[in-house]
Amino acid sequence: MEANQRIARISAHLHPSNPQMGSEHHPILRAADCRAKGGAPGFKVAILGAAGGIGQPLSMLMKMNPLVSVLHLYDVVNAPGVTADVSHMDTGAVVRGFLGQPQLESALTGMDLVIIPAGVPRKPGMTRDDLFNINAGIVRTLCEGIAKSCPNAIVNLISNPVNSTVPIAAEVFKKAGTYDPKKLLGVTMLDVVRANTFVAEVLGLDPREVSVPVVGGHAGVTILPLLSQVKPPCSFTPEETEYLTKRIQDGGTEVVQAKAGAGSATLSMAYAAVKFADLCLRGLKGDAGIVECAFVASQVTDLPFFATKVRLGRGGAEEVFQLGPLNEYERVGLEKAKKELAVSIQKGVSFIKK
Ligand SMILES: NC(=O)C1=CN([C@@H]2O[C@H](COP(=O)(O)OP(=O)(O)OC[C@H]3O[C@@H](n4cnc5c(N)ncnc54)[C@H](O)[C@@H]3O)[C@@H](O)[C@H]2O)C=CC1
Ligand SMILES: O=C([O-])CC(=O)C(=O)O
Repeated sequence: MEANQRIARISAHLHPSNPQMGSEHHPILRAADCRAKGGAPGFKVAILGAAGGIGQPLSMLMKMNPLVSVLHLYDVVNAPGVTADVSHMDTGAVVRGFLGQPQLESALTGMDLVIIPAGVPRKPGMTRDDLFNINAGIVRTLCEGIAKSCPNAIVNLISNPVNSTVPIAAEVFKKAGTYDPKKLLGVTMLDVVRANTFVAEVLGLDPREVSVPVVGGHAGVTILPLLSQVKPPCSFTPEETEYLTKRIQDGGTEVVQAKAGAGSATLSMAYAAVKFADLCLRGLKGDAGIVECAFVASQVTDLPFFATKVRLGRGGAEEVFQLGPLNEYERVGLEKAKKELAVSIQKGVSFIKK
């Protein structure tokens, strides 16, 4: 094609007439498509809820990930703007935008990894469980789309309450006959990121040198940092243990209160989500020894889901590790976590089974 024809073709796409149209019709989304020469080896990743507080920085950071060759950005609002914006970054991934339910199938078809930060966030005074009524339905709809269009994809579920949305997703996939427990992972990486940061502060270390396993779930007392298993090996006074455990458990609330009605953690969450997604992609690529905590189907306790360290491989969470030795403080914490988790898991299961 002649250069002037190429320019004419591209500029013809750059005059949006109806920002609510999907990528087949929306000029900006088509413009992003036509930039998409792609061909680079890598994985196809979809972000559902890409225009949100987490979704936008997450989209930007995934566009920077060299393991991603195709990036699909889906939302029920503002997908065209975010897509146009992110698609101008001179990194390898091809970016395509998808707007609204009629576009969900195209957004998901062929994806290797689907990351879901769709749904409402907390305001001060709310618990994560207070989000259940709205987010449960959103997660159900999106997971029905995954079951239909990319049943083999790995799913990273961020939408709260994670302790219930992961069981919801599992039930949707079971109903559709596509459930692979290894491929459904609730993202608890932000708890690990916070734990590494807060523990490093107390120890006077660089957080990048610190590794704290955080087990259980992702809400209040279900978030259980195992401070007895911190690397590098160290010890804490009872006061330090109490301070660190509470701060890690209440990390989300700390941000919700500081944002004072403007939402919950978005930037640190996008960072954590990308860190976790990158580990999933490295596992998919066949890298050995990729281990991180996630909320998965589990036989580590008597609960059907539980967060512990898992080994990530081509099949997703290929191995779920045991808790390891706990001290008395952690054993007490574990019982509290299990009690609350049991209720949240059952609530999720009943939402689909009812
Ligand atoms: N797992 C974790 O560690 C964390 C989870 N979260 C959770 O992540 C979720 C998103 O948080 P934010 O990005 O701050 O919220 P937000 O309100 O800024 O963004 C949510 C996005 O989801 C979109 N959305 C709503 N319904 C949708 C649907 N049916 N399909 C596709 N997209 C849809 C909205 O249009 C919006 O763009 C919340 O539930 C929040 O509680 C937040 C921080 C940490
Ligand atoms: O606290 C919230 O609502 C958001 C969240 O899950 C977190 O920041 O850990």
